[in-house]
Amino acid sequence: MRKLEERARDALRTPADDGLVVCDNLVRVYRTDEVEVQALQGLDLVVEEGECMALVGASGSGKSTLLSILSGLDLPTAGRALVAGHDLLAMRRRERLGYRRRTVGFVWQQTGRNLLPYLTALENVALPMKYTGVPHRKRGARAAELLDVLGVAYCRDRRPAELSGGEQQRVAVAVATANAPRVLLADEPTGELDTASGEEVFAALRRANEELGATVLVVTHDPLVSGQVRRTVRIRDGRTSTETLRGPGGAGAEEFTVLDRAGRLQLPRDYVDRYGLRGRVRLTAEPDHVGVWPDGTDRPAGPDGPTGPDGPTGPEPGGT
Ligand SMILES: Nc1ncnc2c1ncn2[C@@H]1O[C@H](COP(=O)(O)OP(=O)(O)OP(=O)(O)O)[C@@H](O)[C@H]1O
Repeated sequence: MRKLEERARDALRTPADDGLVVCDNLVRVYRTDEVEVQALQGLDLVVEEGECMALVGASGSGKSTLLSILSGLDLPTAGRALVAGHDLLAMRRRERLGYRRRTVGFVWQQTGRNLLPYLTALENVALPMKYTGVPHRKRGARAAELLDVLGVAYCRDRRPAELSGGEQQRVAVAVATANAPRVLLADEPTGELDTASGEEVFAALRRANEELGATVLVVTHDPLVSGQVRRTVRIRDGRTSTETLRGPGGAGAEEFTVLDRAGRLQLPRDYVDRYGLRGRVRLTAEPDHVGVWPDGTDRPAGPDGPTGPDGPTGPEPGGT
């Protein structure tokens, strides 16, 4: 394990890509007594300012760990994480506090975790502004405006217990955007809701993105959400594996595999199974792509691989 951490530290370098969020070779190891869990194993991710994107992946793949780090609640073991110019590994206590109050907003899955039960919706939204020094009168006006933009103005004087789950989550989006964060993080915000309420909450997130200017990262298992964003990144075993890009309105999904900064890629599991790829594989340089062949495939006739430079002559196993 130490080797993994050392390698990640050695690989520290300025990320080539600009982005509002840049994760570079991010590692998070949880140690409990005798057990070590590698929740993030060298994760790379770049999110451009203004994006509204989804993170998906099997349970335990590291999604919540990543969001906790980006929200400033947790620290990575190694690697680099930059958000809006803040180096999350180097931040001291004071900067971290300011970062959590102003730069990022967070919406949790559990509706009860987002709002204080004894405050009205308006008071809940106004509260974060108290901690950033916004004058009292301005807080109320901004809170009312946010509730209006997010379609829950009619809830302003109700307490959370008097709101439906979907209304609570929309108010939670207003709370999370009260201090105009550059980045809005949401962990399964529609997880406890029916389809109609989930759609309303996602519409609120989209408004936070389009009208309030927040860059949105949403962890979700909900196909309704992942099917509507332009980019969905899949995390597998603590790394980003594939990305799905869609056109406007979710049209024309196309799946890509992500090549990390060291040139490594994770093949989709169904390709690995379908072509019996195990352990050692043979790579071939084709004129316009790279071929991946199971070990044991006959040595290609030409210098460039089984198909030769003129194109395929047979089934193409794992062409990438
Ligand atoms: N505080 C912790 N201590 C020890 N192990 C942890 C801790 N938090 C998470 N893990 C482990 O880290 C791995 C990644 O967990 P994480 O919660 O990030 O996954 P996830 O993709 O969000 O899963 P889910 O979709 O179920 O929420 C899991 O194996 C989990 O058991």
